[in-house]
Amino acid sequence: MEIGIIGSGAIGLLFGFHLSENHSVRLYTRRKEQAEALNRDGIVLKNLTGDNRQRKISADTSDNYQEEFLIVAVKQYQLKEIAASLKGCRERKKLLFLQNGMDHLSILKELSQQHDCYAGVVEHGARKESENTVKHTGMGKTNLGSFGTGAAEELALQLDSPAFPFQWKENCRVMLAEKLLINTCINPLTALLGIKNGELISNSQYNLMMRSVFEEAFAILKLTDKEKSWDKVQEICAKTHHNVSSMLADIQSGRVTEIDAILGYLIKLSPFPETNAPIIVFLYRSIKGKETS
Ligand SMILES: NC(=O)C1=CN([C@@H]2O[C@H](COP(=O)(O)OP(=O)(O)OC[C@H]3O[C@@H](n4cnc5c(N)ncnc54)[C@H](OP(=O)(O)O)[C@@H]3O)[C@@H](O)[C@H]2O)C=CC1
Ligand SMILES: CC(C)(CO)C(=O)C(=O)O
Repeated sequence: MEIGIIGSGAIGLLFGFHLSENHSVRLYTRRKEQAEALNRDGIVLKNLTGDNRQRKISADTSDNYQEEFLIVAVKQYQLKEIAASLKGCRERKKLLFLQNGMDHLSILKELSQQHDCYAGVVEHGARKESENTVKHTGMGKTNLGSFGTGAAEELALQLDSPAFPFQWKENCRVMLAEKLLINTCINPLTALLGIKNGELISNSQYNLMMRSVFEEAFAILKLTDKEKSWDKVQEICAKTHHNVSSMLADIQSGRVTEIDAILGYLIKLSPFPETNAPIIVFLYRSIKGKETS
């Protein structure tokens, strides 16, 4: 399959490396220097065992996306510009969006009138180390569902490989909401307290704080099986106990966070956030404040 990947950060490079094993992949970058580095040196993938692998790739700064299948791997707050270019495409495309959070669903809704839209939940961990180097910090799979009528099961099968698994999920909204619940519980608290994910379970006071956030978010998202969801949140904290969450990493590096995609979405969804979700509102303001201080 011919695949275009828009955005060559941690996730774009990780997907580019693995998918180019069985498919023809082009990376679309924002900056010319990055496209030049990728065309010259290929993608370097570092894995947890310390191995480095390099693969040739072609990269381009154009927004005239040629491929029928495009993976969108930019941050949620960078989507607007890309959505405008995608609206300008005359041919029908298959678009897979990999953003955390759920605030991008309004963009998917608009684009799905013109294209087949899919959403993915990435369980891998990845960190960009240079223009063409990515470190695979956590092995997982990518869950994929259709936002509309696209054939997600078929797409997941085409992309799936033993080294880089994809799994079809029938209910795209539930898939996204379950990941949103995890990011809601872990990311803002770790960023505010300056702690690694594991401390949210090893420190009993922080664990009680996380449970309070969980209660509010669970009620807003209207998910089923509360205790199973709580166990899942705790399991992710344990599995990623050494991780600096993406939100803490963003705050430490002075970058904008994805707080709007995560808590901002829940606040919009809640009819009376100040009274129904006061802790979520408090956390939202804390992270917004940290972003600007
Ligand atoms: N990293 C991870 O482990 C995980 C990430 N995710 C999700 O995946 C998404 C991407 O994350 P991640 O890869 O870490 O983010 P990065 O910030 O590393 O990458 C985003 C990339 O998009 C590029 N970009 C921005 N605007 C454009 C544009 N108009 N055209 C082309 N490229 C553009 C940026 O370019 P430039 O460098 O020039 O700014 C940057 O390289 C996020 O929503 C995140 O929540 C989900 C699970 C795990
Ligand atoms: C699951 C978790 C919390 C792992 O760190 C994550 O997705 C993130 O940091 O954004």
